[in-house]
Amino acid sequence: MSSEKNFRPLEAGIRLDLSERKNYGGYLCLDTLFAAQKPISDPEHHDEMLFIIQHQTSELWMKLIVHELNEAIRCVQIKRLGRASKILARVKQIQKQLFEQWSVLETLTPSEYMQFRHVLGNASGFQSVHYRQVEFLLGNKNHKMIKVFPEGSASRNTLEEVLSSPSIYDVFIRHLSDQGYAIPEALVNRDIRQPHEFSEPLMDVLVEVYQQPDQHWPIYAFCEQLVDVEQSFQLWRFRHMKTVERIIGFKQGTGGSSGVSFLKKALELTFFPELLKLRTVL
Ligand code: HEM
Ligand SMILES: N[C@@H](CC(=O)c1ccccc1NC=O)C(=O)O
Repeated sequence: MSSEKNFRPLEAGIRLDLSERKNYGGYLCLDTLFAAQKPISDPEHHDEMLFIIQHQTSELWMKLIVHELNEAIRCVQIKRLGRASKILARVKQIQKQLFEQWSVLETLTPSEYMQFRHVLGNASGFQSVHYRQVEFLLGNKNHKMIKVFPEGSASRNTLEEVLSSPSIYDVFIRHLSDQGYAIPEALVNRDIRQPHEFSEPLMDVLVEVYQQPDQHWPIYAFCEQLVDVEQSFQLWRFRHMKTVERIIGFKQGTGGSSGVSFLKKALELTFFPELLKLRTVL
């Protein structure tokens, strides 16, 4: 018996004659993917590979979040709130991966990191296009953050475009207005290149929704998905800050900021202030 030999024989049907694009590595472009881990420390520091792969996997997950959020925004625009909620449930699971992933980088000690930090120059997370896109799509429109991307570059153009497009909250507020909820005109037609600011009338509308969930179910369910996404985002920011603290303490960042103190300030930002504040009023 093969199982006694601890050996699994191939079955006759298993394909061995595969063309380039239709095999595993070809379809997934693994040659390109695996050619992209290029440590630059010399002699190569063992832990630089961890640093690179941690960032690359985060970038891939963030790329997917951007993809999903764009679709969620489109769904709200075409009044498919149920599908948008389902997409946000997926975003939340991706965020969970991003959060859990910090545990891998947390095995990097300060002594190890300091042996290759100098090779990073002025590179920093400030220059992550995907991260900034996610922030903008969720409504944290800080136009100053795009200045780190050279004018005319593809990244800068992408971010300019996202900055000038409605966030998920903007399209949701418009949807509420279209459905007859009492949303002030000024809020519906606000300058969407600016961050959303707390609106008392919007909160009043949302309080109504939360007081009678059954009367407003799709909206209520969507709101709770937004709160989940916001909370997951904050958890990511917090764990990034704590990981940075344990690795570089209160050193300045390679991007030129004060480091941990600067990262801490982001914890005070909120995407959907009315959704958080209404809990106190209920
Ligand atoms: C040793 C690990 C890390 C350290 C010491 C670190 C440190 C920092 C610091 C100090 C900043 C502020 C900008 C600066 O002055 O440099 C920053 C920003 C940032 N980092 Fe990291 N980081 C680390 C890992 C990561 C990882 C794995 C990611 C995942 C992609 C990441 C994403 C970001 C992002 C997106 C920002 C901008 C945050 C914002 O605008 O609020 N960082 N990081
Ligand atoms: N800002 C980090 C460096 C850093 O983490 C980093 C460097 C290059 C590419 C991505 C990075 N990640 C996030 O900031 C530091 O100050 O050590």
